[in-house]
Order: sequence, then structure tokens, then C-alpha cells
Amino acid sequence: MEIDLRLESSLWVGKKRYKAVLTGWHFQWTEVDKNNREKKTTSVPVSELIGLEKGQVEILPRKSVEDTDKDFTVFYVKRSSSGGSYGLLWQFGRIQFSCASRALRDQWTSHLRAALKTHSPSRPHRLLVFINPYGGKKKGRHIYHSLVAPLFELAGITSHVIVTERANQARDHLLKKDLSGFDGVVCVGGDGMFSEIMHGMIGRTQQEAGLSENDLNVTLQPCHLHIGIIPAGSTDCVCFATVGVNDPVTSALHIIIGDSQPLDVCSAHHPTEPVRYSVSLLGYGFYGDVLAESERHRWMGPLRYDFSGAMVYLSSRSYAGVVHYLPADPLLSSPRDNTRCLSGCSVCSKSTERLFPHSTVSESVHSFQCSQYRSDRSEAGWVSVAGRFRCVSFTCMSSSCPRSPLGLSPSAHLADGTGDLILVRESHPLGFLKFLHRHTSSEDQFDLPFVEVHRVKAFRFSLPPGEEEDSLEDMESEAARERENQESPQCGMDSETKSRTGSEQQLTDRAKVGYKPRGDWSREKSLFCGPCCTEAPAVSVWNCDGEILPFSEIQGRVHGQLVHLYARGIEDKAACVG
Ligand SMILES: CCCCCCCCCCCCC/C=C/[C@@H](O)[C@H](COP(=O)(O)O)NC(=O)CCCCC
Ligand SMILES: Nc1ncnc2c1ncn2[C@@H]1O[C@H](COP(=O)(O)OP(=O)(O)O)[C@@H](O)[C@H]1O
Ligand SMILES: [Ca+2]
Repeated sequence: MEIDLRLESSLWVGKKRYKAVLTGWHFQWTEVDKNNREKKTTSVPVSELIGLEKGQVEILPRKSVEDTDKDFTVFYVKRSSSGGSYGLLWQFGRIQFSCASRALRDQWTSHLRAALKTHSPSRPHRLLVFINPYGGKKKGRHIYHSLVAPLFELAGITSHVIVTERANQARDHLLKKDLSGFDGVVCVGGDGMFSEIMHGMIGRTQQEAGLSENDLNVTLQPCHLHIGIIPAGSTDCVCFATVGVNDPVTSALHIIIGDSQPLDVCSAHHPTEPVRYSVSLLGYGFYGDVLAESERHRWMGPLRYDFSGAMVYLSSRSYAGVVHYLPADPLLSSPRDNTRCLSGCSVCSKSTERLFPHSTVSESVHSFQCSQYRSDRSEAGWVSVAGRFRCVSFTCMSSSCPRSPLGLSPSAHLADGTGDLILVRESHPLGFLKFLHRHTSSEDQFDLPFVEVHRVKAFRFSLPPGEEEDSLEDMESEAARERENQESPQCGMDSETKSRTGSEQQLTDRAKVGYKPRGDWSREKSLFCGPCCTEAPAVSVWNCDGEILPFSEIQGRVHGQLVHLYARGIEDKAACVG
């Protein structure tokens, strides 16, 4: 039986009288003056109420309740127009109403609670929170305890908090520990920490489904737990691109109200390595080199990327390779259609219907996607491009971030089952600088003769014929053999570098850092072996959402809407703030 949630009465805020109306979906209050004229109305969707309490309640600086019997306090999401040039900042709104009687107060609180239950069914009650205490400016713990935990408490959310003590602790926990009772997982950290959590969640889901995630042909099962991101890292691109701002309170409010944003994920495969996943950036060449270089300067905090970016730019490298890609349907969207994926995006909604044609996801989705991908795997429809590239980048979304407010690919979609492949060919250094600089403005970075962008479902990158990647073991033994035969140093470097043979150099180039999780933060080998060294490395590494993949040849495939975030995409500023 449907409960009638409608309620209307006069309420007071201080000395001002308001006409308050609960329609079921909305709660609104309008100031009424002495002549019964209605003034400004504030309307809040019930789904955006954070909570309510009887009495006069303050939560800042600390929660205090004065249990008056005619008052109740409502907490709600309030949008602010001062959220920077891109998304909308959400703030915590609080209003304290007084009623004519205690009975009316109880009627309001019970109706509002019932409306919340009915219209906000997907709110989390119990969350597993991982804090990386070393991410970004090392403020994760403080951000969570001072800004986020009080809001969770107010909203009645209980949380189990784990402050990590090592890299990959969160991933391992998600892979092995009992997760029953949790509605979602919260990541307090940057893109690397998010990536760790995403790997744990995707891995766990496939384990439970009995699927082999390393198999490129397997259709992965979407994860059922949502992930919330409290930005506390260096780039925080996943948060920025899915919420529109990097603000812990805004993110906490999206988590509290149980927002849901599906996200495409690209799996990156190499024959001898475990699968890796990426949402923001799979980048070879410039972005791979910047990451490898930046690991040596972690002490600089987020600035390490700017410093390393400048260093790598000055080294002016390009790398040979062959890129194959499987184009997505050009009738659905294009990376140069000048559209933006905003909250409620119709391209993404249509993709949901295409990717999950029946409302009961599981088997139907599985078989549909499998057959679709199997036919894609034939060479039919694949396109190849060979050459020397300054960078080969792939992103499943715009990858906007404070450094680049419109992102690597401004018209990419969060959840359309495709990604954008950006190929930047060898070019004059000033041309490349122009390309990079355009990321910081609204000028079109693809409108340059040496840049191409393709919307794709899958891609692979290989080294040129004859220079294909050997297995690292082969290279190691070859290097050892060469070392035995060779005595003369290559140039006047330090003794370790001097004794490096051709294969060793190549080995170092390819596996520059070995396959270590970035969080180990061990001393990496510099990309710059010294002014005397004129020979640039022949190969680069991949930057996989801030993690180094120590190999060159990969195959990537987009898995549409594989994970869900507590977010709603970028809200259209014009539509939301009056
Ligand atoms: C002359 C001005 C040049 C400005 C170039 C700006 C280009 C910025 C593009 C940024 C794309 C970011 C994609 C996201 C990558 C993150 O996953 C990764 C890890 O983040 P985190 O864990 O929070 O540290 N960040 C990077 O790889 C940084 C790339 C910076 C390149 C300059
Ligand atoms: N306690 C820890 N000690 C060292 N590394 C950690 C720890 N917890 C997480 N990490 C790792 O730190 C890396 C970077 O974290 P992140 O939060 O993304 O910061 P940043 O944005 O500054 O790179 C992640 O790859 C994660 O695996
Ligand atoms: Ca996408």
C-alpha cells in the first residue's frame, strides 16, 4: 500500500513564517510575509536530504543537540556557484524549523523519514574506508576525520576505517577479506589509490564469478559494490572527471545520498603479466616517461609531475610503434563532436540499454557482450597506424583534472563502453608544446596536423616489426651473454652504466622500474643517464592511471560500465544554479 507522504503546514525559522510542503519527492519552504505574500522558495529533492533530527542540532564544530520539543533540524545538499570554472561545489545546508505543536513536529519528522526511505533506497548504511596517509600532500587522515566522518555520522552511516600501512594493502583486503555487510568502499587518496581499490574490487568480483580476468576474451562481471572517492591525492583525475570538482565535502555528500555513476574500464593485457585496469590514462611515451621520472621526485608532492613534465618535454623523445584499433560506431558519438558528457548524459544512457539490454543484468549481459567481443576480435574492422609517436594515450573518460580542466579528451564519455585513443606523432618540439598547452585552455588540442584521435572499443600497441618485445627472461640472458663478450665501455658514465651492454640498456629501458607497485616508492632509475649520453631509449613504459607498466606491447579492451562510483557526472552549471 502506498503511504501518502504529502504534508503541508506553516513552520517558523526564527521569527519568519514559512509555508512548508512535502510532496513526496520534494521538500520545499517559502517565506511568507505579514501580508501573506509568498517570497523566495527553497526546494530540495528528498533524495538530497542528508538527514534530520528532532531538536536544535549543530554539527560544527561538534555535534550538539538541544532537545526542544517543537523544533526539528533538516540537513540537505546546497549547491554553490563558486565551484571553479567546471563543476558544482556541494555544501552542507542546515535549517532549523519550529512547529506550532510537538504533535506537528513529530508528524513532520515521521513524514520526512518515510519520504527518505521511499525515495532514497540506494543510500549506503555501512562503508569500508581506506585512507592512504601518504597520498598527495599527506592530508588524507585529516581530511577524512575533520570533514567527512562527521557528515557520515550525521547521515547515520557507520564506517570501518583502515589507514593503510603499505601499498596494495587495500587491494589485498578487497581480494581476500569478508566484505559482507558493506554497501560500498571509500577511497581517501589519489588516482593510484583508487586504482588499487578498483583492482581489488574487479578481481574479487571475477574470482567470485569464476572468471579468468587475465583472459582478454572474457567478459568481466560488473562490480556490485559502489566506490566513493574522497580526493586526497596528486592528480585526483577520477574524482574531478566524475564529480566536477575536487572537494572532500562534495564527494562525501554524493556518497551519503547514494549517487551512482557507472564507469568504463579498460583492461590492459600483456602475455606474461597480470591484467591491469585503467580508467583515466593509459599513456605510452610522454606520460609514461613523466611518471617514471616523477617517481624519483615524490618528495616534491603533486609538483613532481610539473617538474618531471618539463624534464621529459626537454628530452624531446619519440618512440616507434604500431597501433591497431577497433573503431566504435561513429554514428553514436565522436571524440570531436564538441559535446560534453554531463550528468544524465543521453549517450551513456543509451549505452546502458545497449550494454545491458535487459533489466536483469547477469546472464543476458554476459552472453551479449561475449558474442559482441568475439566478433570484434577478428581482424575485420581493425585499423592500423605505424610511425614514431611522442605519445600514445588512451582514456575511457575525459580525464579532466585541475591541471587540464577539460581533460585529455574533452568529449569522451564516462560510461558509453568506448575510449579515446590519442596519437601524437613525432613533431617539432614547439608543436608538441602547443599540444600540451592546449590541455590547459579550451583550445582544441586535436586540431593540429600531427595529432589524431579515434573513439575505439579495443586497441593494441606493438613495437615495429623486427623490434618486437622479447620476454624479459630472454633479454636478461642475452644481456648476460653480451656482458661476458664485451669489455669496452660505451661512454664516460658511472661504472654501473658504463658496463651496460646493448641488451642491458634495452632491458633497463623496457623494464625501467621492474614491475613494482608505484607505492613502493623505491629508487627508480633515471630516464636521463647524463649529458654525455646521446642515445635516447628505444622504448618507453606505460603510465596506467599513475602505475608504471614495465612493458611496451599491450592490448587494451574497454569494458563498458564495469564499476560504479558514488557520483553523478558533471552537473550542468547553467541548469543547476539559478
Ligand atoms: C605547458 C603546459 C603543459 C600541461 C600539460 C597538461 C596535461 C595534463 C593532462 C593530465 C591528464 C591526467 C590523467 C590522469 C592521470 C593520473 O591517473 C595519474 C596518477 O594520478 P595520482 O595518483 O593522483 O598521482 N597522473 C599522472 O600521470 C600525472 C600526469 C601529469 C602530466 C604532466
Ligand atoms: N601506506 C602506504 N604506503 C605507501 N604507499 C601506499 C600506501 N597506501 C597506498 N599506497 C600507494 O600509494 C600510491 C599513490 O597513492 P595516491 O593516493 O594515488 O597518491 P598520489 O596521488 O600522490 O600519487 C598508490 O599506488 C597506492 O597503492
Ligand atoms: Ca567511455
